[in-house]
Amino acid sequence: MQILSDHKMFEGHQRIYLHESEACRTEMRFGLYVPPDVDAATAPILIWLSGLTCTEQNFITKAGAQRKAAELGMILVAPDTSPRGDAVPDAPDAAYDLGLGAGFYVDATQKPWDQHYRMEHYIARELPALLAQELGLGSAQEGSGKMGIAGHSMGGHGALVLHFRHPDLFKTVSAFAPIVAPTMVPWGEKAFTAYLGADREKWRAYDACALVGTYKSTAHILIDQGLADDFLDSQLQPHLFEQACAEAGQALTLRRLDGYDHSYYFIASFIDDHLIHNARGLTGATG
Ligand SMILES: N[C@@H](CCC(=O)N[C@@H](CSC=O)C(=O)NCC(=O)O)C(=O)O
Repeated sequence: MQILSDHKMFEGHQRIYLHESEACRTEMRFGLYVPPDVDAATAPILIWLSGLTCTEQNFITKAGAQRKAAELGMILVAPDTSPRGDAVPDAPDAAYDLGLGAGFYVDATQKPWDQHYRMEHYIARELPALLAQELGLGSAQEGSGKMGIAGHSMGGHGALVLHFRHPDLFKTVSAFAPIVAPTMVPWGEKAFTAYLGADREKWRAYDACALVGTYKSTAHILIDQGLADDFLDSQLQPHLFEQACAEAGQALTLRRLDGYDHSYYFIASFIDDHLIHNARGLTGATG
């Protein structure tokens, strides 16, 4: 692993790492914020999954999460949203919602995507192993009970789905404006058709509304949704997840926030609440 950049921030360090990925068969980057004076072996970790068009940069430069992470002693990990590189296929028309920057946190089964687009394996297997073995971050080990996951939009979908599919790895979860029912909205239908094929039944394994109640979760889920979000009715539809959680007995707080849109201005406004929510579930900290 190589450190591409390292900046002191709130007495801790914001770094970008580059490494060869076995899961994605290409080089991958991730951001890592390490607060001051933390014990790497025991500090809680929050994995952040970004949305369409993002790289590892968006969250670390726009969300303003590091100040609260430094206060809480919480390590932040912000991976890229897809494999990249000359060998990695993109959408034929370079569309923003498929291919590069749009991995959807699934393991693709369809050609040509299946060679590199293995983002579930990357986020839930390879990255935690790297964090634990190469950087000594003990909480990245399955069963530690001290790693959570959060994200935005496509990344909110990823956070919910990977929490349900890996509850012993990601103990807590929260999301901003997540795509909660990808099998029923245009962004998800397009991506899942390409990555997973035409059989819609197979898509359900990556749909938070279908998974809630099927996979064991003891978490209390926090979702924030802006009411001035242009994608609210067409792509997000949080009421579907609210209904599914109610039917399944899944604890959920869904906050509908007046006037907020889909941007990182919205995320920056409430990111502290999400860090505190996850820290509380991981360590009992109250922020
Ligand atoms: N370019 C597209 C929309 C792209 C967009 O809004 N991306 C969001 C995530 S959307 C769901 O995953 C994002 O996080 N962008 C990066 C940022 O820094 O804001 C369009 O114009 O419709």
